[in-house]
Order: sequence, then C-alpha cells, then structure tokens
Amino acid sequence: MTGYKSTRGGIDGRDFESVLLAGLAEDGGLFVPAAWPRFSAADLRRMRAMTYPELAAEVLAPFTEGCFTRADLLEMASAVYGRFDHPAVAPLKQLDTDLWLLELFHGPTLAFKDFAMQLLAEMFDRVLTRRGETITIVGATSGDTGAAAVQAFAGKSQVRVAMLHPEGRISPVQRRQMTTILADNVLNIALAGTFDDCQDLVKAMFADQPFRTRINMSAVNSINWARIAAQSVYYFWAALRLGAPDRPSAFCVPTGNFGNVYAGWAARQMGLPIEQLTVATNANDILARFFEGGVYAKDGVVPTMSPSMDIQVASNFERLLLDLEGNDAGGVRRRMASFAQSGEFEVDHGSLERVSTFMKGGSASERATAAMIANTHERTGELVDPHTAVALHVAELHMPPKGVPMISLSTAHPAKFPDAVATASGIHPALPPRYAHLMDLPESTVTAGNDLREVETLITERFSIS
Ligand SMILES: Cc1ncc(COP(=O)(O)O)c(C=O)c1O
Ligand SMILES: N[C@@H](CCOP(=O)(O)O)C(=O)O
Repeated sequence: MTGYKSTRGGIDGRDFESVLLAGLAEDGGLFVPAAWPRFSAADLRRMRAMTYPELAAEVLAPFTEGCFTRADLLEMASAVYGRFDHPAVAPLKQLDTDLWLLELFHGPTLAFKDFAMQLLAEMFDRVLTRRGETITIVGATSGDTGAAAVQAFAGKSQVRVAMLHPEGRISPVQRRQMTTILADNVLNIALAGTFDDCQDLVKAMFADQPFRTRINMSAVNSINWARIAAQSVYYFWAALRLGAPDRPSAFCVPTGNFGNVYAGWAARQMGLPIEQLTVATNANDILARFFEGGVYAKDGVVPTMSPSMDIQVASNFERLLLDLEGNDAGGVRRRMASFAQSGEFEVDHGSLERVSTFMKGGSASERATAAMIANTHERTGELVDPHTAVALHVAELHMPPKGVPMISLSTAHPAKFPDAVATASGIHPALPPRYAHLMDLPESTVTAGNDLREVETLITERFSIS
C-alpha cells in the first residue's frame, strides 16, 4: 500500500484517507508518496485501449489503496468525466508536425481544475459520509481553482467552502463563476492583496492548530496530494494516444503554483516515458529564472493577461525540491526556512544539472502572449486563452528532438478571458450556452484585509462555528 510522508520529514506512514482530509501536513510540508508506483511498458500498452474513466481508475488505484477500490474509482470517474462536454474528455489537437494541444477545458467550469476537483468532490462525499464528519475547505485562488471548487462543492451538506481571491486581479468571468453561486455552504472572500497573500493566509490558518482543529480544516488547492494524483492521469492519456510507451513525448505546461507540471513529473516517476517537461511562465517568472541559474528568488507579483499564473510562490516546487535533494527532508526544511526568511534559496549545481536534463523553463512577455493568440488563430484556426498562449510561446523555444511530440497544455477556455483574447485576435470568444446569463446574475462576496484574524473570524462567523 502506498504510504505518504511530508516533504519536511515530520510525518511518515500516512494513508490516503488522512492525506485527502488533511490537505497540508501538520509540519507545514506537503504530502508525497513514500514510494512511487511503477507501470511497466506492458501495463502502459494495456492502458491504450482504456476510456478516460478506466484510465483514471488504473492510475489512481495504487494511490488510494485502503480507501477506495478500483471499482469505487471507476464508478466515481465514470460519473465525473461523463459530465464533461467533450466525448474524448481531454481531446488532442495537432497544430503542427510535432506540436499538439491537449484541451483540458471541457469540464463544468471551463478550466483544467475540473479534472481533479470534480473527482475530489466525489471522494470527499464518500469519506465524509463514512466518517460522519463535516469539514471546512479553505482555499486560495487566482481564478480557476475557486470556480472549480465552488461549483463542485456547493450545496454539499458535509462541506463548507471559504475561498480567498485577490480582489480585482481575476477576470470578471472567473469571479462570477464563484460569486454567483449563492449556496449556504460557500463563502467568497475578496482579499486586498495578491494570490500569494491569499495562499500565505491559507497556510497560516493551517499552522494555527486550534483554528485548524476547530473548523476541521481541509484543502483542495494542489497542496492536497489527491489533486496532483488526479491531474497526472491526463499526461498518461495524451502520451498513450501519441504512441507511449513505444514513443516518448514532451509536455509544455503553463505554470503558476507548479501543481500541474508536478503532476507530469509524477507521471514520469510512475514510468510514463516523458522526455521533456517545459515550465512556461508569464512575467511572474520565478520558476523560469530558477531553471536558468538554480536560484529560486521571490519578486513582486505583476498583473498580466494570464492572471491565474500571477503567482511568485509556487507551493508545489517544494515537492520537486525533495526529489532534487535526493529525498533529504532536512535539506528541504533548510531551503524553505531560508525562503521564508530572505525570499530565496539556491540549489547546488549538480541538482540543477540533473533536473535540467529533462525540465526546461521559459517565460512569455505580454506582447509575446498576445502575438501567440493572434498567430495561432491565423495559422490553425484555434482560438486559445492567454495561459495556453504562454505555453505555446515557450514550447516553440524548447521544441524536443524531431519526432518527439510536444504536447502543450491548453488549460482554460478562451471565453474566460474575453477581453485579452479579443484585443489580441479581434475575435470575441463566446461562453457556452449554460453560462449565457453569467454576467447578469447577482453576486455574493465579502471583502477582507490581508489579516489572519479578520479572515478567520469571517469564516467562523459565516459558518456559525463556535
Ligand atoms: C488557466 C490556468 N493555467 C495555468 C495555471 C497554472 O497551473 P499551476 O498552478 O498548476 O502551475 C492555472 C492555475 O493554476 C490556471 O488557472
Ligand atoms: N491558478 C490557480 C492558483 C491555485 O492553484 P492550485 O492548483 O494550487 O489550486 C487558480 O486558478 O486558482
């Protein structure tokens, strides 16, 4: 059975159910599997014939042993991915000889977050019913996680959701996807600050043990291991469609919190032949700079047309760091302490060289992003959102050797960012009919300062938690 440990070394031997419920480890670290399950080439060949739900059950089964059986997973995944708008769930489109787009925006809230969030909602339902417990999910969003979480958990009797977003820094469509769902178990908080401030507050609430216990706090950001596991499935799906395990593939991933690209790293650890993972950032380029020089140094967050990636502190980077440090949790603790104190740390040259053999980084300026939206439409007829355009720009800079397909992840529907897309391409992307009235519906949000006590009080008062 796969057991879980914390990246900071304070916890070992946890099972999936407690990792799912806890979200963040009690020592401040992130949960990772103590050992990676491995799929052989024969296993991968067998997976080629599977539907998306079957594949999800196959990939996730080793991670959920003791909590969910393969049959449970298949039941949940069939329900979840049956709700997606596209029959292929995650369709692949060829843009050029070796360049492909993996569309991950056909779920209920039009972004890749639905892949994991919808499944997490099913998992929480079953576990909480079994245990007779109620939890409070506290999350931070730069737009898409919040929309996906509110949609997935609204109206659930054993879950309350408090979602913090940076006021004025997400698109109106993203905001309205959260704030127009007027459910008693949902609290939207518009925070005076950046996404990083929101995420810091969530971590501070986790560190406030009495508060954490009082509200029975949980997480659905990608700090929760279940998010990463569920997101790794579409890497298998895409690579298998393009010839894995007999042909390697490369991925380019628009990146902010490093969850999505870490899910690709997880797929590679499980035996999927991924030759290259490219980390694409916008002007908030802490990760791109890391891959250039091995220094991870925080800078101010600047607003861009790809707001979901306006992030400087990439939570999941800590998971990769543990692998780079050769599983030395002490090294992770020291680096994270240095980061907390001075806003930076450095890895040694050997680690950087090792990771650079298969991980590349790059960033796209606002001008390059807009040009990529326009060019892609002109060349291929595809209208892409700004996050997808960032990835396509960086993919062009780091194309793998000829014959290896580069799969660039398309993480959001262009209609979530209509102004940026229209300015770049001259075309106004339309929302699907089910969102026809989104811009007319009443909203519910409270505002808050960047203050731990203020936000904690908002949460306990709103949900009448004594
Ligand atoms: C549309 C979109 N693209 C890319 C990202 C970046 O993904 P990650 O935070 O997993 O790096 C996000 C935010 O998570 C997003 O919402
Ligand atoms: N871009 C994200 C930020 C949070 O990412 P997560 O994957 O850790 O939940 C968003 O859209 O909210």
